[in-house]
Amino acid sequence: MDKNNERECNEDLIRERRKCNFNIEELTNIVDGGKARTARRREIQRLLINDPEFLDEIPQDYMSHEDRYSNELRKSAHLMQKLADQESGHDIHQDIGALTGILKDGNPLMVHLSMFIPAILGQANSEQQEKWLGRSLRNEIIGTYAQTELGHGTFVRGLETRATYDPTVEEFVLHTPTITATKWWPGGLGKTCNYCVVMAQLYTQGRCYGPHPFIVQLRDEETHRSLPGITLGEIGPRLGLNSNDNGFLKFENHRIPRTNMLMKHSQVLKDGTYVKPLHNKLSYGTMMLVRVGIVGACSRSLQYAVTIATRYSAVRHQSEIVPGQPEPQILDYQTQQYKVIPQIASVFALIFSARSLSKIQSSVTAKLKDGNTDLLPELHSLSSGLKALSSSDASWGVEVCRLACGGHGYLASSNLPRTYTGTTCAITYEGENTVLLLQVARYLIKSYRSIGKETGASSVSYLADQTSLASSSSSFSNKALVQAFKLSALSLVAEAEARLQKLCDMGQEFYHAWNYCSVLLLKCAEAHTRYYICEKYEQTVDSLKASEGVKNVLQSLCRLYLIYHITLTHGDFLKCGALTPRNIAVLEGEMCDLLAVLRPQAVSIVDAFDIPDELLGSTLGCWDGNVYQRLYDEALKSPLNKTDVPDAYYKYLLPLMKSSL
Ligand SMILES: CCCCCCCCCC/C=C\CCCC(=O)SCCNC(=O)CCNC(=O)[C@H](O)C(C)(C)COP(=O)(O)OP(=O)(O)OC[C@H]1O[C@@H](n2cnc3c(N)ncnc32)[C@H](O)[C@@H]1OP(=O)(O)O
Ligand SMILES: Cc1cc2nc3c(=O)[nH]c(=O)nc-3n(C[C@H](O)[C@H](O)[C@H](O)COP(=O)(O)OP(=O)(O)OC[C@H]3O[C@@H](n4cnc5c(N)ncnc54)[C@H](O)[C@@H]3O)c2cc1C
Repeated sequence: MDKNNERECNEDLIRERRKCNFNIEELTNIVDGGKARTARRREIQRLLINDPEFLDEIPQDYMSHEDRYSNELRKSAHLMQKLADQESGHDIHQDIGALTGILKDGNPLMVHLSMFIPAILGQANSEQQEKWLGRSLRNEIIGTYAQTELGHGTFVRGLETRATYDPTVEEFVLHTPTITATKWWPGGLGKTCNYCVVMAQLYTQGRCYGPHPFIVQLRDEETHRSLPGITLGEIGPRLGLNSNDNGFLKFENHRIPRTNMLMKHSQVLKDGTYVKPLHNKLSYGTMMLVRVGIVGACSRSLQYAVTIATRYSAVRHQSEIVPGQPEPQILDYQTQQYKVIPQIASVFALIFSARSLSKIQSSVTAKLKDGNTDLLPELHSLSSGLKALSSSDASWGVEVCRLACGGHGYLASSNLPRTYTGTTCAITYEGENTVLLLQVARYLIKSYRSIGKETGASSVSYLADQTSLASSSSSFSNKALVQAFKLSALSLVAEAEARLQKLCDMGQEFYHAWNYCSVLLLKCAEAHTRYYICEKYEQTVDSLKASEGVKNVLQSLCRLYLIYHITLTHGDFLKCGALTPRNIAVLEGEMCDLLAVLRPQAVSIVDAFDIPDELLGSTLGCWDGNVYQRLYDEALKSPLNKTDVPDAYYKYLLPLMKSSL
C-alpha cells in the first residue's frame, strides 16, 4: 500500500492524519528503540512480506487441524531458512519482535527459538554448547522445553519425571513413573522436535536433588521416528495457537549419557557426586529469561489490537451525538475514546518497562558471570511481576479493542480473536500469573521485614520510606501521581505484613497465615509492579530528548495512564490517604480532558507503530480504511459460499422440512 497515495484512502482517515501535530517517524523510532532498530525491523519485514511463501492458499480458519500444522510448519521452516541466510552478526532474539504477525497462530518452531536455544545458552557448559548450540542455531536439530507435566505445571518442585544416575555405565535413566508424570504442553513436542530440554528430578547416590535440566534426543535424526523408550504425541485443539503441535512425552527407563545433564550451574561427577550450584534457583533461569521477553511480546500484541480498533473507530459511523445530524465517527464518543486511548497509553507503559527490565537482566547476567547472585531475587521478582501485569493488561486491552469494534470485532477476519487467544495464553504459560504475583509478594514481605539491611535491590528500596505514609500531596504533577502509586503500594505491603504478623501472633503457622492473606498479598504485588511501571513511564518520558510535538503526545499518554490506573483502583489511594475523594473527582475530570486532547492524534499515534497491513492481517485495521469491501471479500472466501445450496441441506434440512408433510 502506498501511504502517500491519499486517493485510495478512506476520507475519514485522510482527515485524521491531517490533524497530526507530531513527527510520526520520530515516534516510530522511540517505539522501536532507535533509528537503527527501526531500519532493521523494516528490513526484516520487507523481506518477509514480499515473499509469496508466506501466503496462505486459503485462510487458516478453513483448514483442517493437520493442514494448519503443516502449513505453519512450512512457513516456519522457510522463515528460519531466510533468517539463517541473512548476513551474520544479528542476534536472532533481538529480531523476534519484527516477526510478529508473519506466523499466525502459534508456530511449531517458536519454543525452539524462544526456550530451547536459550536453555542451551543459559544452562549448558562450554563443552555442551560446543556440541549442541551450533547445531540448534543452524536448525540441524530442533528442540523444545519440556517441563510441565499432566499433574504439575506451577509447582516445579513437584515434578515427577525422574533422572536417576547409574555410575556403573555413567548414564541417567529417564523415567515417567505415573500418568501424572507425563510431560504435557511443550510447544513443538508432538511432531516437530527431535530433541528437548527435559526438567526432571535428579537422583544420585540415593538422594533427590530437585528439578534439573537434561538434553534428550527424542527422534531418530534420519527417520524422525521416536526413539525406543519414548512415547510422543500431540495434545489436541486449544483455545488458540492451534497451528502449534503442543505435545506429550513419556519415558520408559530411557538412558542418556551423564554428559547430557546441562552442567553450567550444577554437576554430577562420574562417580555420582553432586556439585551444587551457586544459587539453587539457577536451573529456573530459562523461565526467567522468557518472562522478560514476554513483556515486550505483550506490548506488540496490544499495538496490533489498538491499531485495528483505532483505525476502525475513525472509519466507523454510527448513531448520533447531535440529534438529526450525520452519524459521527464512533471515535467521537467519549466512551469509545475511553476504550481505545488508554490502550494506546498502555503500549508505551509496556515498552518502557520492558526496556528497563531488559537492562536489569543484562546487568544481573553480567554479575552472574562473576559468580555474584545477589540481585537474582530482585530480577525474579521484577520479571515475575512484569510478566504478570503485562500479560493481563495486554489480554484485557486486546479484548477491549475487540469490544470497541462491535460485531465485526468478533469476526476472525478482524484478527482480533486470534490476537486475543495469542495473548491470553501468556497469563498462564511461563508461570501462571497469580502464582508469579505471590512470588513478588513473598519478596515484598521479606524486603519489608529486612528494612535497614542493605540489599542493593532498588525496586523495593521505597519500602523503607515510612515517612511518606503520612503525607498526601496537594500537587498533581506526574511525579506527584507516581508518588501516590508508591504510597498506595507501601501502605498495602504494610497492611499485609501487619495482618500476617497478627495471625502469627494469634498462633497460626506462617504458611496458613500466608494463604489466609493471599488476596491482599496479590494486591500488594500488583500495586508494587504498577508503581514500577508508572515510575519508569514518567522517568522515561521526562528524560526523553524529543521534539516538542512528540514529547507532548507522550506526556499526555503518560498522564492518562497514571490517572486511568488511579481511577481503576481508587479505593487503595483513598484508603491510605494518598489522595482524597475530591482529588479523585478532579482527576476523573482531567482524564476526560486528556481523552479529548489525544483523540485527534490517535490515528497518527497508531500509525507510528508502523505495522504493515500484511502483518496486521485485519479487515478492520488496514491502513487505507477500506473496511467494508475487505469484510465482504473475506466473507466470499468461506467454503460454504462455493455453492448456493450446500450438501448438508439435502442431507439434514430437507428431510426435516419435509418430515411433517
Ligand atoms: C529469548 C526471548 C524470547 C522472547 C519471546 C517471548 C514469547 C515467548 C513465547 C513462548 C511460548 C510459549 C512458552 C511457554 C513455555 C512454558 O510455559 S515453560 C513452563 C513454565 N513454567 C513455569 O513458569 C512454572 C512456574 N513455577 C515456578 O517458576 C516455580 O515453581 C515457583 C517460582 C512458583 C516456585 O518455585 P519453588 O522452587 O517452589 O520456590 P519457592 O519455595 O516458592 O521459593 C524459594 C525461593 O526461591 C526463590 N525463587 C524462585 N524462583 C526463582 C528464580 N527463578 N530466581 C531466583 N529466585 C527464585 C523464591 O523467591 C524464594 O526465595 P526466598 O526463599 O523467599 O528468599
Ligand atoms: C499455550 C501454552 C503453551 C505452553 N507451553 C509450554 C512449554 O513449551 N513447555 C512447558 O513445559 N510448559 C508449557 N505450558 C504449560 C504452562 O507453563 C503451565 O500450564 C503453567 O505453568 C501453569 O501451570 P498449570 O497448568 O499446572 O496450572 P495450575 O498450577 O494447575 O493452575 C490452576 C489454578 O491453580 C492456582 N494455583 C496453583 N498453585 C497455586 C499457588 N501456589 N497459590 C495460589 N494459587 C495457585 C492457579 O493460580 C490457577 O488459578 C504451556 C501452556 C500453555 C497454555
